[in-house]
Amino acid sequence: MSLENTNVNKSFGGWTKHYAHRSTTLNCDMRFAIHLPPQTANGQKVPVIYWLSGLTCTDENFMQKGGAQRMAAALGIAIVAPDTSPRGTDVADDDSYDLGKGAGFYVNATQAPWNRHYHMYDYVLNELPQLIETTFPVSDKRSIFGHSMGGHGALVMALRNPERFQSVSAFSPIANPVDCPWGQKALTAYLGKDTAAWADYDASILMRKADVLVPALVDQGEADEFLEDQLKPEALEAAAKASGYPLKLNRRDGYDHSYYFIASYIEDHLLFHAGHLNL
Ligand SMILES: N[C@@H](CCC(=O)N[C@@H](CS)C(=O)NCC(=O)O)C(=O)O
Repeated sequence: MSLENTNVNKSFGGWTKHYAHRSTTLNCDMRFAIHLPPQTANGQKVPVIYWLSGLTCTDENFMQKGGAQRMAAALGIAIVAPDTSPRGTDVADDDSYDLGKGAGFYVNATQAPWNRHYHMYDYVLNELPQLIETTFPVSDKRSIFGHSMGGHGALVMALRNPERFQSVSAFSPIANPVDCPWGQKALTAYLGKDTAAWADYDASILMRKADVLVPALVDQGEADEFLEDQLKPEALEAAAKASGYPLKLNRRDGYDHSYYFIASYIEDHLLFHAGHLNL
């Protein structure tokens, strides 16, 4: 399948578009969304922020509920939102919501049956930006952000590839996946029981030893139902303190894990990234 435009909605003078394409990295057909701000109408190249969604999400949740389009227009930024896992009838899955489809965890799986398709790390880092930058009016200036499982993915991508991203931010990230039930379940399935292989996908471990520092912003709701068991922002704070990492972590009174929280602070995150994308 070549790149196919499946939907377009005009929004705040720009366009939120959905595409389907064949991914060679994931070995299946995939979908992604891109929001192009009005500045791109005459071919002007704008920087891109990649948004990684959380468990159970597709390429649609963020564009419909994140509330990013108004500020994207004001700043002249494109936003790309991939799906959260490989898809299709021949792709391995699990009955639970936190493993398999909708739960790719942004890793390169090494264990059967997952290793046939679950290479979301390489897809987001390499194949997708290459496709975006050769197809749309965007520059090669990139930042990355995400929510929950996607906040974990965004932090890991930036910490491991600091030369590729100007800035990173996250809402309610799974900050220490080696030490929480969601992370332990997924990493065991995708990478195997040897926990040494997990460290490359743990933002708190990576931040503790980081030497090239991508500016990082995290927002965490204090009324988040997953805060204590799954998210562990205190591990990320401790890591930042140990390595002197430029992390700003805000705790927001009364906010939960939902897109109502994300939409409340999305403009802060876009302004943060714009500052580092030289806008
Ligand atoms: N217990 C929830 C966990 C899933 C969840 O909270 N997903 C978050 C990301 S971790 C989300 O963004 N859901 C989709 C949405 O709110 O649009 C479920 O069973 O669906």
